[in-house]
Amino acid sequence: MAAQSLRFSLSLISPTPTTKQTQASLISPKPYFRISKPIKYSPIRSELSAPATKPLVSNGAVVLKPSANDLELGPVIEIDRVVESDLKENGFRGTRKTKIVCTIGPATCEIEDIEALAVGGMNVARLNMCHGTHEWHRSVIEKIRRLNEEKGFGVSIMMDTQGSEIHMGDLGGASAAKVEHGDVWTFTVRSYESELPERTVSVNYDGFAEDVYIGDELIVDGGMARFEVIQKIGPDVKCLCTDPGLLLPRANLTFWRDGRLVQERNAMLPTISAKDWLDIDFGISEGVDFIAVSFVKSSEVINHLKKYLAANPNDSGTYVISKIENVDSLKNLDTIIEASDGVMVARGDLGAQIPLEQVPSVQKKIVEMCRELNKPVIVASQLLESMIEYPIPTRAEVADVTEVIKQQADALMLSGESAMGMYPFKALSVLRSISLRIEKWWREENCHRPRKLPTATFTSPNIVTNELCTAAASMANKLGADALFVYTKSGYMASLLSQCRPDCPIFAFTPSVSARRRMNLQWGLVPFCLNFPEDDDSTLKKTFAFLKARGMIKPGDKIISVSDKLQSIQVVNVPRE
Ligand SMILES: Nc1ncnc2c1ncn2[C@@H]1O[C@H](COP(=O)(O)OP(=O)(O)O)[C@@H](O)[C@H]1O
Ligand SMILES: C=C(OP(=O)(O)O)C(=O)O
Ligand SMILES: [K+]
Ligand SMILES: [Mg+2]
Repeated sequence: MAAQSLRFSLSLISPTPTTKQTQASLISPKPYFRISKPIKYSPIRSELSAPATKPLVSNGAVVLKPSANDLELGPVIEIDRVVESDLKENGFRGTRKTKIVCTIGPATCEIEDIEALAVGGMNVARLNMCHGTHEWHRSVIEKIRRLNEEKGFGVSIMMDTQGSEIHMGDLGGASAAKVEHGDVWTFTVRSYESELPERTVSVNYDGFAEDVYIGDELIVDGGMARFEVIQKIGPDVKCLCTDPGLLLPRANLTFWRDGRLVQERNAMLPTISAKDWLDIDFGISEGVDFIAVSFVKSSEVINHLKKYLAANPNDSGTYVISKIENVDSLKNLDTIIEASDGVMVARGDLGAQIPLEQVPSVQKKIVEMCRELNKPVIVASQLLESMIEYPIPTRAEVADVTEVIKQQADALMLSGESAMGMYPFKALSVLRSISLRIEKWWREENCHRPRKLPTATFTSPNIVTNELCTAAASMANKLGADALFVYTKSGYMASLLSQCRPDCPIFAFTPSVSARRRMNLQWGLVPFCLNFPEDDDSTLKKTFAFLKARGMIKPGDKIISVSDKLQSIQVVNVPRE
């Protein structure tokens, strides 16, 4: 076992002022009002952000060809160009800690749209397999990879399965259908080759006509429209509209009896359907970084999928994210979270399965459990729903996003806002602005209070690593460090630092391209790809030299560096030389 020393290079600490830049201009109240599609990014043509030459490695991600200068410095570093410019402009404290996931859809699938999202701060692009063909998704993935390779972005990819929910068909090509109070519609399990008859929708679940009873309430998309079942004729179920609204293609359906969600044979549907397995194979072959599993009910399916991934020679450690959106999942939260690599609070469907007023407390509980168990957590759905149609959010939406950031969730997610809304880039900009402002407020508000640090118990040898990270994060806060550095192979040690939610950003250096991509979902991590040699001291020096040459750090900045290998904490001021 490696020596367990705490090596404090205290002689190097000097009271040099830290980087302090005002955030006022960055997070003025209305920066997003001015942003219109696509944001043109002023290119930083360093050899790092825009390689003129072919990349050295091109397995989906890239290690840029070193310049003569880099070769002298030793390591070759891959940095997200947007983070790099953020750091230069706003200083360490000004970098955003809360990550952003954007769903890509018809409104954002062109390369210039994806580029505008990347520039606007998208950390992870989500592909919802409920919609689109493999061909469509492959072309989006190719565009993201191309932008990452050619323009130096670091966007990761998340595939989200359809799952076995009950949903309507695609409305025979119509983009929506209006239903009026008193209308009678037919919900049928028949499949229509040609046009659908008037006021008819198909349902994807064969047992639908058997499962529903006369008098049941049928709720579309968690309440976008409501019907009462009035008649059953073989495969056709006649329903009377009781709440008018809009039917959207493939909208989700739930049915309720005596005020309770009905779980008949539909509860036996597999979490991962045959279609989902094919989509998962597609995701593995495309090398996606995360697979989000819809309608998870228990940990078994997650363990099964993780085994399936591990047995696949093409898998490079894809993270499995459990979506909590099913009423059964709430009974098994702890085992589901333990088994998963991350969690999504999928409030859309969750709100259709439990009373709406319970959603905020369930969200809070899941976010807290994930923090305790050190799993990244995404809060998703309807964050800025009104921005699908309008260029500014409602005050209530701003308050909701603020609450998520105060809960210190790892990531926020846009769904319809970025997939098919009118203002995807403005919506992203709103999330970014709120994150920056609330994170700053939170730091200032809490700087004198003792922080709650993780209490999860770890078994040896993790306990040493855990204690090191907790101590390093606490020191970083007390000493007002500018950044934490962590040299990590798998990303685990970086995740422990992130779990402590320190005031400063965590620069996580990893030799693994896939680990770097996965760190994109974790609070406060600034991932870098770096082939660090064995000797830790020289690695730190070389990292400093490299980052200084890029203008990302400057002499006097206080860095706290942690290394798993040496099991050490170093406090270092960036030297002049
Ligand atoms: N790949 C896609 N192709 C076409 N439309 C999409 C795609 N992804 C998302 N959308 C559209 O954006 C809407 C919001 O996305 P999302 O919330 O992910 O899906 P859903 O509404 O099915 O839960 C979808 O209802 C759909 O209209
Ligand atoms: C994120 C969710 O899942 P999907 O958009 O796939 O329905 C949700 O239900 O909130
Ligand atoms: K989905
Ligand atoms: Mg859902």
